Amino acid sequence: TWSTRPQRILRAVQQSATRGDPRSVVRAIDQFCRHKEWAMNVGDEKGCILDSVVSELNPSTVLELGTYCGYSTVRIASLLPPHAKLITLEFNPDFAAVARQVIAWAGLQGKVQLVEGASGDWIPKMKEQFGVKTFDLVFLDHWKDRYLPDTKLMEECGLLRKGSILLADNVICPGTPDYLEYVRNSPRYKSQYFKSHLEYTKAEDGLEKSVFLG
Ligand SMILES: O=C(NCCCCc1cc2ccncc2s1)c1cc(-c2ccc(F)cc2)cc(O)c1O
Ligand SMILES: [Mg+2]
Repeated sequence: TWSTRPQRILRAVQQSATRGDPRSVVRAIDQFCRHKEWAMNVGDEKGCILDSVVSELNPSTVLELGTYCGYSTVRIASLLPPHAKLITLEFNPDFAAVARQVIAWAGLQGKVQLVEGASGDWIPKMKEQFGVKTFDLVFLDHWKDRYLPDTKLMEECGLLRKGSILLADNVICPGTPDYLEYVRNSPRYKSQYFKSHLEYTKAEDGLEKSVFLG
């Protein structure tokens, strides 16, 4: 059977990256997606912005919405302090199967809980299922029309605290206009745009960092 793009990404990791070395996993995926096949990882340029937000915040609890092949999962998890936890949600079982193996190749499976399913179903169950009180950081990188409803859902479920950070990918391309309007105009958020480019291209894109004010 023909392989899928996520399976080809996994093969590139297994052939080019060193087991237990997250940076070599990130590099292998970037090389493959820049020179062989484009794929919707956050990429190296926006990835550096993601790294700086994570490093500055030093979060204990992180939620990632949209795992895909685990590229940003590996970037985030490799920067977390020893007892910190990253929960990542993926809707597509084929993506999830590849991501588990990419995360394991990086040696980060102990820090990451990959959950298969839809954000709208899982967000209300976070507290009871995973003993989460609030998230220090949420990385939004899933369906672009779910960013706003899921942010409101996280507010309603009490998953955000004063100082929680939302970091959203793709706010320009493909774009999340309703989400941007909300976090930029709501008195409950302090928002900041980090201009960058769509992964592996010259098209504009960026990350929106929004602090929940409580
Ligand atoms: O769709 C994108 N990403 C979401 C995939 C949807 C996977 C989901 C995960 C999940 C978990 C929980 N509940 C529900 C869901 S749905 C995406 C698309 C582009 C792009 C940009 C220009 C193009 F020409 C073509 C694609 C770039 C990106 O960086 C992306 O992130
Ligand atoms: Mg994205």
